[in-house]
Amino acid sequence: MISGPYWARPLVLSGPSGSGKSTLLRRLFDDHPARFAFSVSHTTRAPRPGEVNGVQYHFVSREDFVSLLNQGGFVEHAEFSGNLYGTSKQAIDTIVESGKRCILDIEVQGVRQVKNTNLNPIYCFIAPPSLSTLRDRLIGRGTETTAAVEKRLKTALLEIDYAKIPGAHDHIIINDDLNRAYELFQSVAFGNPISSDKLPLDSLESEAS
Ligand SMILES: Nc1ncnc2c1ncn2[C@@H]1O[C@H](COP(=O)(O)OP(=O)(O)OP(=O)(O)O)[C@@H](O)[C@H]1O
Repeated sequence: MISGPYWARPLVLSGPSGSGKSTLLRRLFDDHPARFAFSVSHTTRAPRPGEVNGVQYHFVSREDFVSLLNQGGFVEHAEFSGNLYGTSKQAIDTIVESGKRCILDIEVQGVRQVKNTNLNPIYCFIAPPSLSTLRDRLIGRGTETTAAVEKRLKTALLEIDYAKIPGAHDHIIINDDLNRAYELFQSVAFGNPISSDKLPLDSLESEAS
């Protein structure tokens, strides 16, 4: 299915840091550049050199951000390192109206917030095959210090705890073999049925203890 009511429902992608969300998304956007788009978030942080207002972010003052927040203009928002970030309803509507499917890549707090709105998206959780694999991938990516890797692994357990709640996500994909995970993810993105993977929750937890 590539149009109709399903297509107008945003796809909310979440999962532990390092589970492979960006990798899957990059491939989806490369394969289908005209079909999908990310919503442009708002932020109160200053633009970095080369960043363009309305492209990477909508750069706004804290005052304007809070005002939009108070009007109920955000489906989710969070504060990181003293700066506010959020996804506005308007940013999502702009994509839906363009005929592309809107994809949100957000963390678990954002997912909880979206659930309190009338956005009615499809929720897809990307899980690592095991915590040790997640650790190896985070280390292999070379972007984190050892302390940051351990912090992300702790957060991963909380995210997996949330994913355990029946109905928390519409689809669960375990990113073991990348090609297999991508085929499933692509099906979800186009609204084709998949049978969700079963989270190896018990083994993930016992690995942590
Ligand atoms: N199926 C896979 N097999 C092996 N390596 C993978 C697989 N999927 C992703 N990776 C690698 O794991 C690392 C983490 O993936 P990625 O950066 O896509 O995660 P992420 O979920 O987007 O993380 P973050 O939330 O921190 O942005 C990358 O180095 C990526 O190349």
